[in-house]
Amino acid sequence: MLSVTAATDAILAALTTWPEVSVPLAMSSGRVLRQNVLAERDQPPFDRVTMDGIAVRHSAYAAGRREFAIAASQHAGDPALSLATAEACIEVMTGAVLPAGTDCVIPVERTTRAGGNIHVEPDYDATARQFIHARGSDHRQGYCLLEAGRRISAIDVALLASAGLAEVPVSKLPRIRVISTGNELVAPGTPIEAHQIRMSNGPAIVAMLQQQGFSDSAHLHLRDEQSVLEKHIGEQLADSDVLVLSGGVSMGQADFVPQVLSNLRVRKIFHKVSQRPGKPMWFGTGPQGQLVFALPGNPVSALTCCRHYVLPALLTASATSPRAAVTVRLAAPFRFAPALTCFLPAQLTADENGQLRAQPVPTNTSGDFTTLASTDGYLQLAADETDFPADSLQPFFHWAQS
Ligand SMILES: Nc1nc2c(c(=O)[nH]1)N[C@H]1C(S)=C(S)[C@@H](COP(=O)(O)OP(=O)(O)OC[C@H]3O[C@@H](n4cnc5c(N)ncnc54)[C@H](O)[C@@H]3O)O[C@H]1N2
Ligand code: MOO
Repeated sequence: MLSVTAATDAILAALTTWPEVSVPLAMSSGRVLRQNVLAERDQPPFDRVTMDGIAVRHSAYAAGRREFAIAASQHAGDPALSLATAEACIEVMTGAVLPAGTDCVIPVERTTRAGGNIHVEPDYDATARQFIHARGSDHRQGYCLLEAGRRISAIDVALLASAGLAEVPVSKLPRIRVISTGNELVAPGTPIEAHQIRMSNGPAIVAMLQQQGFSDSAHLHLRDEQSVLEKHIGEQLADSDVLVLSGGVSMGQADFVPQVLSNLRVRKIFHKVSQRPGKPMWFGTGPQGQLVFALPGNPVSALTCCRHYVLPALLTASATSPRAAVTVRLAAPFRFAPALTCFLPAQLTADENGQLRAQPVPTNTSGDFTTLASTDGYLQLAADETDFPADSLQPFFHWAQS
């Protein structure tokens, strides 16, 4: 059986990067940027006034002048005016271009106005270049504002706009269909019998994908009938970049998924990974290179496998890096005897030195997803060890990718 590392490598080897597309700026947040973004101009692009007030020549102020004739008014958005004489000033507004021939801004609340003249408080101490956000002091034209490969945040949108980009080069969004299977499953909102189960994997997997920006993700549910599965999975396969199936991959009499995928010419890359939860996981590629993940139906297995394999694969194919594991100390000893990698849900806390510690929160079988709600992620405990002492350093994966 494949190890966790070998399974991860096999998925990575099957990936190709999604193509680059262009989207309007307003649609770009959450997408993966595909090209470096360079500054269109110096920032600020001119000496920018940062206070409403007057602009004067500092040499005149330093020589004792406190009264200035108002020569003009400079508003934000107007081309630069020019101050002809040191006896005068130009009224300036925040955001205006500093008028030529001035090098000092005095806030309006330090002045009084008398007719066409401005008087500055006698004791006001003005320094040269005060209240001026100097041209190019944030960055120069051509500076790399954003590097390719990042998920575009709201702040990034401000930088993209400042660089003049109406259209943004991003990774194409894959069309993802999440297909759950199982005759016992009933959707929320419909009446339920004692022997039935609410279907929770599909909505949760879609939510995990959408939280990572994969907004073209939708869920459908199929009954465990081979002909039904073959028809509908076939239709979705023809029309999708990625299928994420849940359930029907182990050894029960109604576990048809591997056979159905094989009939649909989805090439099996692996079935079963030496891990718990999630041992029966299946992965393959469709005739047009579609990625097909068939996750075990037990909810803890499905969610853990989605987080551990599906999300990193989709982020990598989108030309961005998945969140790496962090190393944390185990807060309590843990024993796991099977020769399998153990994905152990855990709560993170910081100790008195600020060091992260993970408190194991074992689930009551891999059907118990209620317990997961109190966890931050899971530890990956090595397959070739049995006893994991308190304070040992272990890799920890957050449920969320960011
Ligand atoms: N003889 C063996 N039996 C099983 C093995 C094995 O190796 N030999 N593996 C076990 C392991 S490990 C797992 S995990 C499960 C996986 O089985 P399937 O992928 O076939 O999943 P199902 O049988 O369809 O469902 C398992 C369990 O999960 C519930 N479920 C399924 N889908 C959903 C959903 N969308 N929402 C909520 N709950 C769901 C389902 O009702 C079952 O209780 O197989 C073991 N058996
Ligand atoms: O994946 Mo199964 O999760 O070990 O119950």
